[in-house]
Amino acid sequence: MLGEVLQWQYPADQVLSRWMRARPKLGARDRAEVTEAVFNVLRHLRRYRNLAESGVGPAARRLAILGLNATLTPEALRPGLEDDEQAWLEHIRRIDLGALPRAVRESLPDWLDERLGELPDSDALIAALNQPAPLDIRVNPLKTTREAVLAAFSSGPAARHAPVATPYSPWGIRFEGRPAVTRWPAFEKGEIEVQDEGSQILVSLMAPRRGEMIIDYCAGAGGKTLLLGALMRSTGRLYAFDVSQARLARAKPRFARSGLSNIVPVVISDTGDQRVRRLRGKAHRVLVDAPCTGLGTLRRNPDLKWRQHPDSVAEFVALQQRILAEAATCVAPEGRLVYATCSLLPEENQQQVEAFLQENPQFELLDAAAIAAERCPGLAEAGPYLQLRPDRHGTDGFFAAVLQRRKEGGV
Ligand SMILES: C[S@@+](CC[C@H](N)C(=O)[O-])C[C@H]1O[C@@H](n2cnc3c(N)ncnc32)[C@H](O)[C@@H]1O
Repeated sequence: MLGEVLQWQYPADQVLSRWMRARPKLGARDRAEVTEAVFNVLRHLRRYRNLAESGVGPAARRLAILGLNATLTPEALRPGLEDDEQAWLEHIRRIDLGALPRAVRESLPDWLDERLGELPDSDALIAALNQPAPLDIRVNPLKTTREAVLAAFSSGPAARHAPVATPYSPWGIRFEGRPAVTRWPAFEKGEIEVQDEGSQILVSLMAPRRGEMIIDYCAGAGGKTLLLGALMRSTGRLYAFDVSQARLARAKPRFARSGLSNIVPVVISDTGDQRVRRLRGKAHRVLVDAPCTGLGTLRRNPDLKWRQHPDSVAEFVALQQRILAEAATCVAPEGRLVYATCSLLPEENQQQVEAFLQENPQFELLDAAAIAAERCPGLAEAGPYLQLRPDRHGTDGFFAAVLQRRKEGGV
């Protein structure tokens, strides 16, 4: 299976879940151990390939041994190893990793090491991106409160994962380990959803009001739509647009569980969609949660460092520019446009916004960091953009800008 993951044809989580489905008899603990070891290999692939040069036997097995070495105790691993493999592993354990160049030690392709190296505090950022992420959930404010959910989680299976309130989002709860939240009654009742705290904070930038007409332009499987709809108290109209029928189809059961009745899912075409045209100048707020390299989510998707490359960055930049321009046409005078990515690269983020503002002087930049702090009081960041990072905020890496359309004739 590791061999298949390393061909990069499909995202690692897809290959893993297919592999698991084909082995229904595998116990929960074995599943967890395999998943952890595979993700560990993806996180540290370049370092492990370097270390594995000295080993014996098939290359994929040597990588797997290194992944298991990092995730199991030596006693648990020993019975599965040949004597020469054990001797090799003992040699590896003595190697001083500090002597390796950063790109090898932290397992980044050269181009990405260079790009991330240009960001402030890059060593801390890169190290944090290599740590596994905790699991965050979001409480559905339409159905319950965070206090009530935390009280219910103080016993039962949730309590074993030490639930705590997230530091910034007023709707978030963070767990240790990998609780099976989607099997819990609170999930089935639509009281909770899985969502990184950073995503929750981004939605707060929309500051939606009751009765408004709002568009979630790249709604995908509806993660942000759900919180937007709840903050609108299920009033007004919330369009969930996406070009992907499959993604919107995955959103529908989530919408049903949430109890929201203000969401209108619409599959739109890539450019020049009639329904988009009909909404020209009408929306109070538009969210563009743009398709991006996802490099801010390496904690959860470490395979992205190997699946992305400079050409794919350029393709995303062009796509984001096109989507932003189309989505902006829907914004009403004095309406708000939020542009967000889960990338850390300036060309997908601030440079994209700067280019948009050059072309569209009818929009002005608001202070996203200050707007986020209104709903998420602990978040005291310098604006005008909101930039979240795993080393500073414990969230995935996110970028967001808030743009406001000036009054008619106000340019
Ligand atoms: C970052 S994901 C959205 C995630 C989602 N907002 C959430 O919170 O779960 C970006 C989405 O943009 C969609 N997309 C790609 N091209 C698009 C286009 N031209 N117009 C609208 N959506 C597009 C993709 O299908 C993908 O679902």
